[in-house]
Amino acid sequence: MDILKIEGLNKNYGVQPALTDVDLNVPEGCVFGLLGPNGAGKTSLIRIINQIIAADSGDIFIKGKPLSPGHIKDIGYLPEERGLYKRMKVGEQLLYFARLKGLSAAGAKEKVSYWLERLDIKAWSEKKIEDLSKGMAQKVQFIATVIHDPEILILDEPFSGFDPVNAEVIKNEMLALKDRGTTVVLSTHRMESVELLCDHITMINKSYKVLDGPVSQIKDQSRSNTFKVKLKGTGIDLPEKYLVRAEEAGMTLLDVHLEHDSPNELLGELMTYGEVIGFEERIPTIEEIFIEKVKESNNE
Ligand SMILES: Nc1ncnc2c1ncn2[C@@H]1O[C@H](COP(=O)(O)OP(=O)(O)OP(=O)(O)O)[C@@H](O)[C@H]1O
Repeated sequence: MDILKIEGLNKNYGVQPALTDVDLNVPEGCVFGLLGPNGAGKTSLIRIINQIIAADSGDIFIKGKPLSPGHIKDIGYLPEERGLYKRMKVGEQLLYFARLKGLSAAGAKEKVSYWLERLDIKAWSEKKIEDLSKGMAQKVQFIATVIHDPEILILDEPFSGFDPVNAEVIKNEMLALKDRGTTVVLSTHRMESVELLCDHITMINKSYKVLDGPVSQIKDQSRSNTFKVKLKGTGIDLPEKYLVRAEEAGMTLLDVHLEHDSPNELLGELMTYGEVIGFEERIPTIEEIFIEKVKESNNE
């Protein structure tokens, strides 16, 4: 079932379009990557879902029901521009956010204590936000986002400001929440995290949705049937249809397009030219697919 469904969403700022006829289906329990270059419309979309700004037209449904103020407690939103009260102490602040999201006093206390312990920051509970490093404050903001166990988590560039170790901590927390059934919408420019974390992706460019689907399906559709081959030796007399990319360290590296034959037949053919020490299909990365799609849609 789709936990979030968007139909025909439009948003313009004066004459500047931010979203044009965007449809989106976010399956429950997945990590959903929202990708797009700067100015594509991602933040506008996220703000509309969070009811911070209104769309010009279109419909949004959460579990089949039209989006309403009552849904705010079902969503946890980590904005790119972080917003904590600098003068407030960590513990106090988290209690405040938990209460704001509807937790009882006892429930809030329990959750704050659980998360401070879990992210190993209990010792900072009495510190003011202004005395924390950027990464530490980010951890506090992450807790503020998830403290009420939202069903949908919307994270805008959640790894920015973290060192690699803490980025890994947040990544693992995100996956643990997914395992417990939380749906995660992740907006990021970091393609390597998209590849590793997302089940589904949507790409937006210049307000239009240009690509959408399960990551595995998108990668499969983008296969070019090209193989990266390594042959032992250099100066080998090869047919023109093989594209030699380099000759280095006593090896010839080439790209071979699979035409009518099967990979096994191709391998057999290659073996007649020398010892095959590498044979691997070239599958485009999400980053390559992203760049290609953006170029394509810019030319349309
Ligand atoms: N408050 C605003 N007033 C006028 N134009 C705006 C406003 N907010 C966004 N825009 C414009 O709407 C378009 C979409 O912007 P949006 O911030 O949604 O993109 P984005 O994909 O989040 O970009 P980024 O990755 O840079 O954060 C851009 O052309 C932007 O200049």
